[in-house]
Amino acid sequence: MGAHATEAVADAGAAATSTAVIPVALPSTTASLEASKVSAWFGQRKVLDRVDLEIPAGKVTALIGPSGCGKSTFLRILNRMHELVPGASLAGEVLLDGVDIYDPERRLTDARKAIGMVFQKPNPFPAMSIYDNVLAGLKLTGTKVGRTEKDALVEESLTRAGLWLEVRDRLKQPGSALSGGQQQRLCIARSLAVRPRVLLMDEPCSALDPTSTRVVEETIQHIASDVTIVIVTHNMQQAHRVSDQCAFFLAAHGTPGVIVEHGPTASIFESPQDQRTHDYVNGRFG
Ligand SMILES: Nc1ncnc2c1ncn2[C@@H]1O[C@H](COP(=O)(O)OP(=O)(O)OP(=O)(O)O)[C@@H](O)[C@H]1O
Repeated sequence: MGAHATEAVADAGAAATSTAVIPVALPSTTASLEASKVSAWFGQRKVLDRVDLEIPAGKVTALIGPSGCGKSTFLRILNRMHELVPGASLAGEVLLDGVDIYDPERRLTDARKAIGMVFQKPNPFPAMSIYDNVLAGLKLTGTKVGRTEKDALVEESLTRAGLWLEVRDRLKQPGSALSGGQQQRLCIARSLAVRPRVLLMDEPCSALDPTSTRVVEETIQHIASDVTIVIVTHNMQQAHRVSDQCAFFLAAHGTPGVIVEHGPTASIFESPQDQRTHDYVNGRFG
């Protein structure tokens, strides 16, 4: 499977205009994640060392820290994408509502369906219609949906992603006809169509302008009650605005990344326990 398709499986798109996000009542499917003693290597090089983190259901957890400390690697381990990288390996456990996603009895696609991913750069299929883009993750994860349910699912997913009102009259237009921010919300809709229990977001706003960023942040806050969110961000204001808890990663002097401190977002920003956390969130390094 090509990289684009792989990302789309893990994905389950924003506009400068908009953007009433209509709340959609869904049965709660949100789940907790628990990483225990997670280590990671690229070849011989260890990049994460025994990371423990509890990610509560229905909350937004932000992973923060300087470049290269292992945040994206940790994120990819949470939905079994790290193992796709040639030469990459890992140790430890990741429990989804108490069940190990790396249990050999469990299928890879089950973890990918339950734990979706949105990437830094919006990656809709450019020639595919907006409608088909929303449904693309279903095909790739082998999920069957009837014709009538498809229309409802497209509307539900685009509504949850805060995009429905902007695109409902042009669903047959290609994904590439949207602005960068709208494309990112289309990717969020594509992830949500698979009804994931957790959504991983790797710097989802770094390619967006400030207005589109705010719209995506609003979307994150609206969907967080029915899908657990883990977001990697370099933007401290964003971490402060959108997250309930933060984990601060650091890889000092070429050593593997560790979590220095984690806790409620207000504590991490206002009363961190570790001087390095204090210095990082106040922009003294990184
Ligand atoms: N495919 C890869 N092959 C080899 N080394 C890699 C690969 N991907 C990442 N690394 C290395 O692993 C370490 C952790 O990288 P990672 O991307 O997880 O950090 P990060 O904290 O997400 O960084 P950034 O904030 O810059 O995205 C870095 O030293 C990086 O160079």
